[in-house]
Amino acid sequence: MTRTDDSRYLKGGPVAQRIIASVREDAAIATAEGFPPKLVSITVGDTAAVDVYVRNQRAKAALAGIGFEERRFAADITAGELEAAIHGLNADPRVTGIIIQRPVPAHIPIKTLQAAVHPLKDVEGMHPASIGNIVYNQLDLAPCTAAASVELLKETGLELKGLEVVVVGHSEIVGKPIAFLLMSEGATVTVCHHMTRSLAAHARRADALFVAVGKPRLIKADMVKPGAAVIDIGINSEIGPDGETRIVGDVDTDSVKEVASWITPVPGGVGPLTVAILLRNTMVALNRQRALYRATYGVPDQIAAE
Ligand SMILES: NC(=O)C1=CN([C@@H]2O[C@H](COP(=O)(O)OP(=O)(O)OC[C@H]3O[C@@H](n4cnc5c(N)ncnc54)[C@H](OP(=O)(O)O)[C@@H]3O)[C@@H](O)[C@H]2O)C=CC1
Ligand SMILES: Nc1nc(=O)c2c([nH]1)NC[C@@H]1CN(c3ccc(C(=O)N[C@@H](CCC(=O)O)C(=O)O)cc3)C=[N+]21
Repeated sequence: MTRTDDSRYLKGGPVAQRIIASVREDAAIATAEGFPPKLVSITVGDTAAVDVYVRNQRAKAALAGIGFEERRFAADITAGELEAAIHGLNADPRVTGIIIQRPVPAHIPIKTLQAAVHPLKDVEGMHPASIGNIVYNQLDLAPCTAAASVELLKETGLELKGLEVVVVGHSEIVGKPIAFLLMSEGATVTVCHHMTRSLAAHARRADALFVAVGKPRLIKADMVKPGAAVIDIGINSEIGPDGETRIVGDVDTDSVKEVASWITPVPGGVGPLTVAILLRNTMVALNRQRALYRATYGVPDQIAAE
């Protein structure tokens, strides 16, 4: 193989920086026009991957000039109390975006919570009324991780039309939306999950392999087609040989990088781009709110931020 190790890595950082720079310009204009963007994150209980995500949301929102607030709730809160909190945020004109961090504790029905978020403030497109947009090829506000993963695949320059793609994991927030986005791009998509009979046989056929399961080193070199692009979405926290906690993906990167032509590192791959797309979605949502405001009142929009 003539490629250097480094060129095989599909890094999310540079793409994320470009997106954040553009969001920053949009946010500054909206703020000057009296419509400051503000994202509220809702966390229920404790999950390592959520902590990493929220930490980076806070940092990058500050860079982009987007207001950010984290609301943390104890794991034993009731679904009713959470719904009430979400309704409060829906009614607050200063809050322009809401994200509910997943997972939530088992006693809370996630779909009920997602349905409680006003669709205009739904920055992940996870409201049941919004998620259907990607089925209709309306892709301007898609679940952030799915959008980030597909955007990184595009960085390879591979022709997506007719591309043989395998997605491992079929969660509502990652695997399923990836499959819909790729179908919109003309790829041939196979979706695998825990009942798939031979994961390896499917994975080995893929020109592009997306992995979103939550199991470190699930994908080994012998499951990957030589020359494939491997998009590793897993964010797993484990103790490294030095005794320090570290983040690893779902792919055995050291062995797979010898077989694949492209591989996303963890950290430094899909994660940073997910955060950038969340901020971009926050601006898409804000602009939809402004459009509605204009259509309703027929005057330049102005919101009282005091
Ligand atoms: N980088 C980023 O921006 C993000 C990273 N993540 C990370 O991605 C990973 C997945 O997240 P998420 O989709 O929310 O997780 P979920 O737990 O909701 O989904 C995991 C999926 O993996 C499937 N699965 C479980 N075991 C296997 C197996 N042995 N073989 C094949 N499929 C299997 C499950 O199938 P079934 O339902 O049939 O059991 C399920 O569809 C996690 O590590 C998470 O932290 C998540 C969001 C964003
Ligand atoms: N409703 C919802 N939507 C999500 O998209 C969602 C979620 N819930 N729950 C948790 C998972 C996990 N997730 C991450 C996103 C970015 C990084 C990230 O920024 N990662 C950096 C980490 C760098 C560092 O260590 O600080 C990287 O991979 O380089 C991590 C994790 C989104 N998730």
